[in-house]
Amino acid sequence: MFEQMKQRVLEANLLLPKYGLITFTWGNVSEIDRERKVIAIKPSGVEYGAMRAEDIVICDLDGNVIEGTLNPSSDLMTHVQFYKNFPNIGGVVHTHSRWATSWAQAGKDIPALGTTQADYFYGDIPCTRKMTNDEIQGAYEEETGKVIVECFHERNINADEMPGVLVHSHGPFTWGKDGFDAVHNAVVMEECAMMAFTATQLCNHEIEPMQPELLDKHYLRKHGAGAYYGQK
Ligand SMILES: O=C(CO)[C@@H](O)[C@H](O)COP(=O)(O)O
Repeated sequence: MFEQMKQRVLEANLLLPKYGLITFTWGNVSEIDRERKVIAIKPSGVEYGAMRAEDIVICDLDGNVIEGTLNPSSDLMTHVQFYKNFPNIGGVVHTHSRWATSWAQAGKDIPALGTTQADYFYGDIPCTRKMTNDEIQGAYEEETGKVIVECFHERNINADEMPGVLVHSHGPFTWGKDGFDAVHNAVVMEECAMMAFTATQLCNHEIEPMQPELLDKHYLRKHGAGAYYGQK
């Protein structure tokens, strides 16, 4: 019943090691089928080299397992929060990719310093606040998703124009039209994280923000940015 969806999500997950975004099992990709009201997500703790389509776990929109013999990713409830609050997204990625995670550990937004970032993220990539001890001790993954949604609401950031976030002291999450688009945004974020760090170092931390005209969303549409990188 969900074979094609499981195959897609397997292939999207296998792009994480392909693009060097993960070490061991430190990451996960999911997709949602809003018509069938199900989420397909990577199984928890499974090595990517051993992962098979039948290992992909199917859950309902509240995170209850519908089909699968393995446990869903430990980040499932964070993915669920994204799908519930960002109605236009079709796929979510979480990694511990080293450059983006370094900015998350520093608690800093990744500044928009060039068109590489502006082509996909309409500005600085936000880092959330630190989570409270109660949030950490509670339903951590669900609370993580709520902190991200709170960050976007409080900072008036449109998730359709900013397909990524850093969770303070944790790491990056990205999203997109589907799992493949979300993986593409995860790769772009990691590249931008490295370039922003390097550019800032080159300028002895006195770097100027990029020209706002280059951040104008119409620029994105003129230069092919936001192109669809998923599978048709
Ligand atoms: O962030 C974390 C753990 O801190 C998780 O994302 C793991 O890195 C991957 O967990 P699974 O998806 O294998 O459950």
